[in-house]
Amino acid sequence: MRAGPAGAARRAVADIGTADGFAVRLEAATAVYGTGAAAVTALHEVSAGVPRGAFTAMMGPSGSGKSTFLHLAAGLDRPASGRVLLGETDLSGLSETALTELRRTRIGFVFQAYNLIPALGVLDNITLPLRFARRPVDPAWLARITDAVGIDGLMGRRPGELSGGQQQRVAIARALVTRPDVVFADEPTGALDTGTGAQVLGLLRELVDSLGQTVVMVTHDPVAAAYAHFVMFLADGRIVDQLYAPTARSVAARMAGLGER
Ligand SMILES: Nc1ncnc2c1ncn2[C@@H]1O[C@H](COP(=O)(O)OP(=O)(O)OP(=O)(O)O)[C@@H](O)[C@H]1O
Repeated sequence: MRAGPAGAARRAVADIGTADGFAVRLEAATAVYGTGAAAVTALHEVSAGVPRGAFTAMMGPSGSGKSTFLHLAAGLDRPASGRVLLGETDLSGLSETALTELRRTRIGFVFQAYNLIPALGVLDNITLPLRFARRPVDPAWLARITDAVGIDGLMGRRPGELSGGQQQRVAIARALVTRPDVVFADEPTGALDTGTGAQVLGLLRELVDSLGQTVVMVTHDPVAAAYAHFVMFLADGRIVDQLYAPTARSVAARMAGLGER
């Protein structure tokens, strides 16, 4: 019998070092910014797997390496040493062109600032990744995701005619349109009020539970992390803790243990 997402997360983390159950793996990945005396090591030989079909939150104090982890896992940056694998694909072996293609087709992004194109309507914003990837629109999938994110009635509008929460729903639909292996969300509710943020977080969780989508979210907020199945904690460029079935209280307690209140 297939394990549910939380079960998948538990099994997957126990299996770190094997491909089974992971959407993305970092193997002894080190990330360095700058060179010489100014070099900053942002990740120190990090080995970690992102469980497939689960919602993972990355937490840690400011400067702990959360964004760097996301950038490596999403193929936006390359590690100074070590490997990053998306499924069975070793990203270090790819040319820049192949990496760009992989990001277009196998990865979805959701940003704090939505990053929609103001001059394009909602439908064109959502389908833009397909145009970049020169792939056709699958009308059934498009209908399913626009229904799932609750923007059916907004397709004729432009981003400037939408609320922040609606814009983020459009951005989430855009992230899903290529049926990516993983959606990476960097502080997706950072620009939203608490109530709207809660709706967007509930939506991300629902997309994982109903579509089996793998989602990785970077956040500062224990309440946001509590929507995930699984939380990884970073401190000083290392994974120092993890938590299954988190609550805001249990996440805040772990963060306090890392020196953040
Ligand atoms: N472009 C850069 N050049 C130099 N150092 C950088 C650069 N980007 C990040 N760093 C450093 O790398 C370390 C990790 O940064 P990173 O942005 O990954 O942390 P973070 O946990 O996402 O932080 P925050 O929560 O504040 O966004 C920090 O010491 C940061 O100062």
